Amino acid sequence: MTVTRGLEGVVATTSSISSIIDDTLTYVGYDIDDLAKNASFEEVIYLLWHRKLPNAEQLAELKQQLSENAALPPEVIEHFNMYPIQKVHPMAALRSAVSLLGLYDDEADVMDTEANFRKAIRLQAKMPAIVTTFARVRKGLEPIAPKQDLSYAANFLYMLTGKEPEKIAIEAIDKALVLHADHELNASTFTARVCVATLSDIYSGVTAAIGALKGPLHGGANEAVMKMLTEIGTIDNVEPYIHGKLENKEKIMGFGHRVYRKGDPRAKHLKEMSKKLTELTGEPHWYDMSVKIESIVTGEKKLPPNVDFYSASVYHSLGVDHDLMTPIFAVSRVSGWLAHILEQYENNRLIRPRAEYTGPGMQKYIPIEQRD
Ligand SMILES: CC(=O)SCCNC(=O)CCNC(=O)[C@H](O)C(C)(C)COP(=O)(O)OP(=O)(O)OC[C@H]1O[C@@H](n2cnc3c(N)ncnc32)[C@H](O)[C@@H]1OP(=O)(O)O
Ligand SMILES: O=C([O-])CC(=O)C(=O)O
Repeated sequence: MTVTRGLEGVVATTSSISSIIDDTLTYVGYDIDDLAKNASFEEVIYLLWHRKLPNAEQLAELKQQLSENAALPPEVIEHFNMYPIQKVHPMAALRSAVSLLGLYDDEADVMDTEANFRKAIRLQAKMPAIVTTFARVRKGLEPIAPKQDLSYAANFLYMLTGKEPEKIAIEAIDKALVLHADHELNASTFTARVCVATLSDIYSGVTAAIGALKGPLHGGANEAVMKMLTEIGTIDNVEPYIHGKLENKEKIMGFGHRVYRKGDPRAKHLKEMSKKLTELTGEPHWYDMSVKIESIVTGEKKLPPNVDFYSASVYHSLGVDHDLMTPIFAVSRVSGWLAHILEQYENNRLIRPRAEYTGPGMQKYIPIEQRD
């Protein structure tokens, strides 16, 4: 047996959803740079699920379906009052709420393609309400119902703050959602595919994927980046802080990647947004500190920033609580998880690799009274 640690370089499936070739990321053959500049998040959802960009009518229909399904069932809203919400990480709450949503979906275990598409819409539509309801209830605020006439990104901000969001904030969230939507066979997407390859249901697949995204080596890195920036505090402290971490062989969050070597093509878009937004909020030091960290880590470790690095200062500038950064990633990435789940069902085979056993050889059972 040959063991490939972390499955590095192992090609585990075929997929027609997104690709990373020579450090270029495409969704269904469209360069991420092109999509980041031109596409809305709703167009990207359609692209990932149908492998083509929608025409005007198809886009209008998807937007309407997302709006109509955006509100949470009352039981799911009420459940936020049933646990110690202040102590809970929002990713744990999101994981539990998605699982709970499955209990109120009559089609949860209906396995035909049309039913699976209907569930995909319902789940995608409700993700912003889960995150924003949690965020408000833990502050003792009333949840805000979604508005039918707002885009997906605008509704997210509206339900979070209770105010009609500004154009610049809507554009920033929309672009962040486009940039995070899918990423080939990353850890959370692989988790979703492993789960549903047993022919388990969509809610189980997404619940499992949220659990995988939560970790700081994956989606949890954006929150960890903001924690690091806050700890550093001033531009003068960047050098001693980063050098201290590197000398202790600690990882610098938001840097490195399993697949990209020259750099993550999404990072430059978030860097540009970070510069603009931190200037607008009168807090350019977050951007300046980030740039200084980047120059040290790329210079000394040859590790470029990944998608999580500049997204931290972007979300902070938009007034997002730091522990809601990874949930926003999930609100976007669920579109990719759902595309992969639907693709897995279409051409399914159980995913079951092997492990090389390294434990003791054959042993004889020892009765309990004879054990040490
Ligand atoms: C959306 C996303 O999931 S993007 C990734 C988000 N995660 C992070 O930003 C966390 C920080 N980064 C990392 O931990 C890693 O780079 C990962 C998890 C992204 C990729 O991990 P892997 O491909 O398994 O690389 P691995 O962790 O084995 O690192 C290889 C070498 O580079 C070093 N390295 C990798 N990333 C970093 C980092 N961020 N800071 C310092 N050193 C690093 C490792 O210490 C290791 O060095 P060594 O060979 O001397 O032991
Ligand atoms: O692909 C990966 O390993 C992690 C990543 O960047 C993502 O999921 O967006």
